[in-house]
Amino acid sequence: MTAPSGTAADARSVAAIIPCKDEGERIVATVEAVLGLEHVDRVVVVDDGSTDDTAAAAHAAGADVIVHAQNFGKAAALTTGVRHLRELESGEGGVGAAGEAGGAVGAGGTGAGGAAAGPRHLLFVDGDLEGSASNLGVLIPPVLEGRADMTIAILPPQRTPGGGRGFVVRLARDGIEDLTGWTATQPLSGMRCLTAEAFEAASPLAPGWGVEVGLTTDVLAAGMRVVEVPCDLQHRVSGSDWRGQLHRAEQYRDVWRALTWRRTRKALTELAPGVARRL
Ligand SMILES: O=c1ccn([C@@H]2O[C@H](COP(=O)(O)OP(=O)(O)O[C@H]3O[C@H](CO)[C@@H](O)[C@H](O)[C@H]3O)[C@@H](O)[C@H]2O)c(=O)[nH]1
Ligand SMILES: O=C(O)[C@H](O)COP(=O)(O)O
Repeated sequence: MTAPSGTAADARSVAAIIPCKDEGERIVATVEAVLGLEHVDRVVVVDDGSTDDTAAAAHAAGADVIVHAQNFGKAAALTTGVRHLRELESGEGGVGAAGEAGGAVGAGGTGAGGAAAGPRHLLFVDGDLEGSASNLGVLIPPVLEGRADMTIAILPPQRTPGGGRGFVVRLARDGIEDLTGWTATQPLSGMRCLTAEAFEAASPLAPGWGVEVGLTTDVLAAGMRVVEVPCDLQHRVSGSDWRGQLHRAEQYRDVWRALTWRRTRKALTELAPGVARRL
């Protein structure tokens, strides 16, 4: 989608969706930083079955909060967050996900656009960024100005070194390249700004930790533009202990599944387009 300046797309505002599992110690700082971003007029936190006070802390910090009664994984949390956002937008009387016409911006809007101008663009934010989330603003202008359908944050070296050996990152990067011809610098980076249309192109999202690979592949396959943007973010890195390695094994599994499904679908599209369209 290209949106030259002055079109309705420019008038849309942005909603941040923050999936969280046990981020009670970090979520207040993250929400406060995101609420301060220009163009962001809603912040939805999805508590994905936390066992701590994430939901209460996020609510106190000013976010709309929705809770999963049990843990469903990051992709499901993002899906719930976007669905909840669209419900909030339809309550604003503006254009919801279905794209109906007209209506005023409700209490949650800033008047800068919001639902009245169309479904909000989305800013996906991890809950553990804390104050560094205030640097996420650079992801937004390329999408608002129609230069990108999805931007992806490129993080600097982290203050605390992680314990990864690059296996998951390589699997993800090579798989995306194989499927689309595009080389991702940080294929697992979850901080992204995208249009409502780009989100739809990648829905249903690839489950669990496959979500980033699925988003990138599906948005590119739909002929949309993906742009990487350096962004000064710091997050809690996974260590080299057993917990960190288990986490990487789960990431590897989910990324592999997302890629395998997309390879199968692509092959089917080439062989039997009619069948593939129904998948
Ligand atoms: O079941 C879960 C697990 C995590 N999260 C949240 O998802 C976000 C990312 O999780 P995190 O534990 O920080 O993952 P990392 O391995 O550190 O994250 C890297 O790799 C992930 C993909 O594997 C990306 O989603 C992240 O953006 C990227 O920073 C955080 O807000 C979590 O609270 C959930 O919502 N549900
Ligand atoms: O720590 C990381 O960077 C991620 O968990 C990915 O792990 P990897 O370094 O093994 O690809």
